[in-house]
Amino acid sequence: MSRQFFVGGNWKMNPVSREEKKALVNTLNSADLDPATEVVIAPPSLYILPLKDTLKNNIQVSAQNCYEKPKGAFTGEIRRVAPQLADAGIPYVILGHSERRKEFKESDELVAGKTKAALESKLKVILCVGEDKDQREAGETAAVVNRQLQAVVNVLTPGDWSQIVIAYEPVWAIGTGIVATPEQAQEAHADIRAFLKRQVSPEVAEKTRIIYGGSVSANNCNNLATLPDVDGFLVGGASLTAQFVDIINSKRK
Ligand SMILES: O=C[C@H](O)COP(=O)(O)O
Repeated sequence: MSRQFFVGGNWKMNPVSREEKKALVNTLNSADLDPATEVVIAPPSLYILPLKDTLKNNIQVSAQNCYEKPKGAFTGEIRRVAPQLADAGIPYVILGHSERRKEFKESDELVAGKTKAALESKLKVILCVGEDKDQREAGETAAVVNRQLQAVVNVLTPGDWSQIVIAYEPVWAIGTGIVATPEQAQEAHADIRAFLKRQVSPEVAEKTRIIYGGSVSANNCNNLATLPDVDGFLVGGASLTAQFVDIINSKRK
């Protein structure tokens, strides 16, 4: 079966100025983008709504995080609470990014709870998983990724998985310029699909999109895009440049 190619641009805490944002939006709006690819931009929270209104070319927006509680006295979580995002027409949220897991001490269970809360609010989730350098060198890649996924499997129903895009992002590849080789990416993605087949269902394994993130650029995206279990990309640094257009079009026939 064919899974729709998906390319996300995670701007993280960039760009720093409104001028840079405007230039990026102009580049994306005027580009000739592959209509077969689903494109989502996750800007800093202040820009989500303005971008939702100004992006064209069927480009959607995503939050970079959301809190698991639906409402209440949680000062500082503005625009992150899942029902508020959904009510504002934001379709996606990124959860479990390694920067959240590491810098903000988010546990597998917290990520799973947020994922459930987001789905209950009708948000779709870009769920990030991945091992760090030491874990890869110790041969623990599959064990780490399976553990991260199992926490989510424990709280979701099989039907929930139609609203999830899994982003495999090896931490050692994020922002380092060291992209996974096609062999490493394919092996990890195939392992994730096998895990879903075992722990959820063959149908979910077949239908769930598994995208790759970590130093994706215009130079390496074409090779990765041809891999059977790579269904797209989650792009950080390169999504802040014009080469993001080439990455979106990497699957174009
Ligand atoms: O969410 C995106 C990833 O962290 C990848 O970032 P990067 O493309 O700058 O390596």
